[in-house]
Amino acid sequence: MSRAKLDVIRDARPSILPSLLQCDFGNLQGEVERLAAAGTQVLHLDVMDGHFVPNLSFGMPIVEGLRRHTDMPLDVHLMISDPVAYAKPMVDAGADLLTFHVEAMRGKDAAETKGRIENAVGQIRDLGVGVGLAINPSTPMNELGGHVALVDLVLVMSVEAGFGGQQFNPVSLTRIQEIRAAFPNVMIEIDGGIKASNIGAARQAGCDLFVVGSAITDRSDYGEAIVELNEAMLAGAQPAGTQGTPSEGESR
Ligand SMILES: O=C(CO)[C@H](O)[C@H](O)COP(=O)(O)O
Repeated sequence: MSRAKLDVIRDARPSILPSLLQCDFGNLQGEVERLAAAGTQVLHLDVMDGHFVPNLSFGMPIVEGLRRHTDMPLDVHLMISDPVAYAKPMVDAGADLLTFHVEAMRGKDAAETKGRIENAVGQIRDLGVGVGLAINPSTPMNELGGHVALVDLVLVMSVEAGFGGQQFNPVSLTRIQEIRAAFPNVMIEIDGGIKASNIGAARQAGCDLFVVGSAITDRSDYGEAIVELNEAMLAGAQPAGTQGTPSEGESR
């Protein structure tokens, strides 16, 4: 665990982050090896608690097992009701970046919500890893509001969190444009329904990290899928004045 791995994520941009959510859980080591051979630089792990979202995925033992088989940064998306309670166990297991949802932090009023978000960000930072804040498409943008400046990454969900294989919601594109215009340096990640047909538009909107699940793991050749996605992503023009896109990055 270290913020050095966060720099690996920053330097990888623009980058496709495969989600393991729908891979072969009976052969996780093999899946990671296939993804690494296909050029993956960062893995995205979807942790679901069956409470914040109506689905269960996996917890610390799987993160720890993956950590033993790869040096790649582990970008952990916490779709759980109490991210603070699980932050240290996740970091101990090997997470390098922890993203939690604004929806999980709602208090009785705006002041309490703000306090919860600030507390969660502070506690994760103190663990020495990167911090991300996620927002679902159905959540008003004002809930993300003043918190973007506190975090390393904003995860703009393009489906409601909970399941892979859902339909892309284009409201995410407008959201990314707004965030990018206001925060040129923050990492912006998109997640849900990303395919070769929409990844270029996400890039054009200002996104620099693209989580892809089924469009990779449904394919027999992960390398072919990632090459197609990369080409489509890089075909989306970079908006002027945005971060994470030196010529070196564009060649990835
Ligand atoms: O966070 C998620 C679901 O909550 C997944 O990362 C996401 O849905 C990826 O799968 P797909 O690309 O198939 O939509």
